[in-house]
Amino acid sequence: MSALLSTRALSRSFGGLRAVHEVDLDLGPGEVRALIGPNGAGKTTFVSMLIGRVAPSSGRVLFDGQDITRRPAHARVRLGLAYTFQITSVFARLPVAENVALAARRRLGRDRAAVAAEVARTLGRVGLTGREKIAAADLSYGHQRLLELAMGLAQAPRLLILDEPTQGLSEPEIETFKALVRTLAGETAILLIEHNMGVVMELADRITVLDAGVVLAEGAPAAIRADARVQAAYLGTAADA
Ligand SMILES: Nc1ncnc2c1ncn2[C@@H]1O[C@H](COP(=O)(O)OP(=O)(O)OP(=O)(O)O)[C@@H](O)[C@H]1O
Repeated sequence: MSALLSTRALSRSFGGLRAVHEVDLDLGPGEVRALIGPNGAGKTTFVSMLIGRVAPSSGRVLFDGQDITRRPAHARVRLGLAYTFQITSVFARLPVAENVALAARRRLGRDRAAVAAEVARTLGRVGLTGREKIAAADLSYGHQRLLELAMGLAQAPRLLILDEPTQGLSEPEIETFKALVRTLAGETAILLIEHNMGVVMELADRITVLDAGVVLAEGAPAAIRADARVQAAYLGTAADA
């Protein structure tokens, strides 16, 4: 299977600090990949290079076979790379449905019927049906996060990067989120930066562990859970939390 997203020796230093060092990663179409690691491991810097927010010091980013290392962020969005925070910031005063419609229009243009259908479909998927007319600011925090996710989905991305999607969600909301990711499996590739190990172990096809800017381990959840180096670097503390 050829990769949808690949990085080759992707690196970024800040002064003398190697935040990310020579990371090779291959993510297949439709795959759910978790990216984990202790605070300061380089996860945010790595993802920022994927979406075009931080320029690499060296190395390459390939998306669907094209070298996108130097493409601007908006061009990457057009290719189908979506990041929940970057492109879907919620407009607080606008109604829920209008927020999703804004995201859907980027893809569907002015076809009102298609946009309305997409809004209804994505709100249904994230469990926000019935809240269409509420101002986004009046939603609970958890529902705002789910709205953000709906806005990402409305763009039908080929790769959806989710940064701490369950942070601040209640247990029932986490269940909704997990069920949603399962329905996306095979349709959209997902790169999940997540500290909740239960969510990671349940959802990820594979896990990449970053530590001090380098890939410490990569594999299926059971193998990562059993990896002594991972336990020492990360799981021993975080998994118990
Ligand atoms: N703009 C910057 N300037 C200087 N140092 C930076 C910058 N961005 C990140 N760093 C440093 O790079 C390292 C990696 O940080 P990064 O935020 O990528 O880690 P992380 O794994 O996302 O951490 P967390 O889980 O806490 O979000 C850290 O030591 C951080 O202090």
